[in-house]
Amino acid sequence: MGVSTEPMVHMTGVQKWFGDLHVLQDIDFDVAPGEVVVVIGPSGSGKSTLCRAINRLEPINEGDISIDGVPLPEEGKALARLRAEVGMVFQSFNLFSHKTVLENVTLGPIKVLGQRKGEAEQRARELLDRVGVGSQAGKLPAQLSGGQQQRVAIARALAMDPKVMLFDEPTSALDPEMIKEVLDTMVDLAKGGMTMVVVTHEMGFARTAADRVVFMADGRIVEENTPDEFFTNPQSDRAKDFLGKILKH
Ligand SMILES: Nc1ncnc2c1ncn2[C@@H]1O[C@H](COP(=O)(O)OP(=O)(O)OP(=O)(O)O)[C@@H](O)[C@H]1O
Repeated sequence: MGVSTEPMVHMTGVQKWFGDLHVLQDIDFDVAPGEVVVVIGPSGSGKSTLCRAINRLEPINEGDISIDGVPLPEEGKALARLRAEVGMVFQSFNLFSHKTVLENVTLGPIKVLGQRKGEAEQRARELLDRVGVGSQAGKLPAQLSGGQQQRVAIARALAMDPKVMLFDEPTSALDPEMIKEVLDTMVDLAKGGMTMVVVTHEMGFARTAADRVVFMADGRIVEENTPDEFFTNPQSDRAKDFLGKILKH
């Protein structure tokens, strides 16, 4: 973890309703530079909504959000600019199906960051190599396995030089044999010092790669702790109940 006192992600007093459903309740959530936070909890507890709210992909009703000390405006060009500093990886890859792997990775740097094509392609090839799919650069996404597509999605996010990476259930759509290759890529990123917020059901990743586990239930952060403490000594009944259920499987 870095020594800077300024959090990379700072959320305070965040409230979010879907109709009558209070999905984010009084959320105060900070992530330090270089910190890896894994968000876990029962289905419907608000984990994805929290993750998506960090860059206002999910609008919130109340509260403030800053990235690296800069408040995120609610809309407009300034929001788009700050949002580009937050990489996002989704369950469903979201690659452009008619573009090659290389084009998927260079598109943002060329269009948003104004990089020259040659420069963007060189960087994209480095990133694709880094996540282990360098040989797939000329293919279309559909020609790749799910695990490879997700690693392309990670390379695409990294190409924007993000300050923080958000992962919303990045392995949930993958066949079991492909989960490990994506998690290994994420572990490498974590070891490289990337600031990460990861919503996942992969408890092995939470135990081994997280600096902190945040447990949510009913739209609230119920408790948070180091993985060692959380998994061996959960404090709340909700967390005990949750761990009892998932660790049985
Ligand atoms: N667009 C939406 N409109 C209405 N309700 C929604 C919407 N998106 C999510 N919800 C509801 O908000 C609550 C929180 O959803 P969220 O997806 O954040 O939960 P989660 O903890 O990520 O669940 P899971 O582990 O099943 O993905 C759930 O009750 C869900 O049904």
